[in-house]
Amino acid sequence: MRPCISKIVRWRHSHRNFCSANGTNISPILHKSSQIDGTMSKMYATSCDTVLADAPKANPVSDILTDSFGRLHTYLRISLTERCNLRCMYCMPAEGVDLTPNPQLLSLNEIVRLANLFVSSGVTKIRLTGGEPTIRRDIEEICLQLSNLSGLKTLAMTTNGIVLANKLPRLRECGLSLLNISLDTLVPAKFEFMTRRKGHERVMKSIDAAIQLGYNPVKVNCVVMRGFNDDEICDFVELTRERPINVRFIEFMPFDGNVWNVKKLVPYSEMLDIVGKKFTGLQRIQDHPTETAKNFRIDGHQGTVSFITSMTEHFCAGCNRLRLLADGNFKVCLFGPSEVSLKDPLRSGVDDNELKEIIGAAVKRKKAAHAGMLDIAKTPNRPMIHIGG
Ligand SMILES: Nc1nc2c(ncn2[C@@H]2O[C@H](COP(=O)(O)OP(=O)(O)OP(=O)(O)O)[C@@H](O)[C@H]2O)c(=O)[nH]1
Ligand SMILES: C[S@@+](CC[C@H](N)C(=O)[O-])C[C@H]1O[C@@H](n2cnc3c(N)ncnc32)[C@H](O)[C@@H]1O
Ligand code: SF4
Ligand code: SF4
Repeated sequence: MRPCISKIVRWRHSHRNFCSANGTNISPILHKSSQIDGTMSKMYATSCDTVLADAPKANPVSDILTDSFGRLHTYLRISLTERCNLRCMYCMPAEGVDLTPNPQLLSLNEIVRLANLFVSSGVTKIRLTGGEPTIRRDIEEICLQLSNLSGLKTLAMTTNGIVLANKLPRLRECGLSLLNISLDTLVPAKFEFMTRRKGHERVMKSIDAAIQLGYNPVKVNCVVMRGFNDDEICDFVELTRERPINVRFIEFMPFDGNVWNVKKLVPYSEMLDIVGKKFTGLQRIQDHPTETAKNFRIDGHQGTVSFITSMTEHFCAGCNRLRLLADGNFKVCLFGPSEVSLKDPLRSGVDDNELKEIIGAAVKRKKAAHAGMLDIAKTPNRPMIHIGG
């Protein structure tokens, strides 16, 4: 029998993600702290006083999640759907994408079974992505069941924020502990041009709702494209002055159908220069080796600013990420074209050990780094909307 939802939520409130004193979500702090010093059972200073972290221990990282370069893969990104309520030019090809028929997509139970297999093998962080994860009808149940997997410390989501604000209180109750919201422009007309849909105000509302609910930091993902939004970099940085947000400028990456061109890429060095010239007291923060972002604080700002430099300064040496796609394919590198189905063997009735063998073999084939942006641009991959970032 499935456990009663309200019981699980009560347990989570008192034991894992929330400061019982005032309901503040502390799990981002716990997660960051645990990544940095590797311990959970110690005192952490938080905005709601000092809290004893008693989150369950992570499972040891098994050999199947260790690649031939010794990288431990403790972070699984799960794409929940290939559908989206936006049509961002850098992600969704103008002609749309072929959608996998529904029966061929992973069901809730299949997602949970596979996720459990990864978590029991050492994964401690799951990020839900898509397409747009919030449009999946069973999103709350997915969050609830995943957040209760024994050994999982962080359940995160990357979303476009269009329908997030109303759903967020419930998603938080269901264990969603970290939130990244994508927003590429502060100008509504440009938003409509870039996403081929309306909705700027709704995204802003979702960012505010996330701050109000205590997500800290709320990460705001901004893909920078020359001639489109590179003139807004300082306006985005300005948002961090009074808000506990982490604005992350992302280098534009090539995927099938997104008409990538090196001239549209604004390199990290150029973006850093723009920020450094306008804002005094820009200081690099020590990043964890598995971080995708190069992080900075600015004197007097509540929030922080980061750069995701996949193209000009990749961070593959510290890679700890694996990907499960909505159609059940397993992908060991964002830019690696090879994929292996986990859904087919799962549906043919294999046991967990056989699935682990397939996963382990794919992880062992993972390359040391991506091939470089010009080669990536020429190599067939999927459209980004199928992969989920
Ligand atoms: N090259 C590369 N880019 C990545 C990887 N993971 C995420 N990104 C890119 O980073 C950008 C932000 O992605 P998010 O979905 O917010 O995830 P994240 O950066 O891993 O977020 P955190 O878990 O908060 O570190 C997107 O453009 C992703 O495609 C990765 O493993 N390799
Ligand atoms: C594919 S989206 C899926 C999740 C959700 N729909 C969203 O937009 O946040 C995940 C992240 O990938 C980023 N992204 C998509 N296409 C990209 C590209 N070509 N280069 C860099 N980042 C990209 C998006 O901005 C978003 O932050
Ligand atoms: S970036 Fe996200 S919101 Fe935009 S089209 Fe891709 S999946 Fe949809
Ligand atoms: S490009 Fe591949 S190897 Fe490099 S960080 Fe991303 S997923 Fe990892």
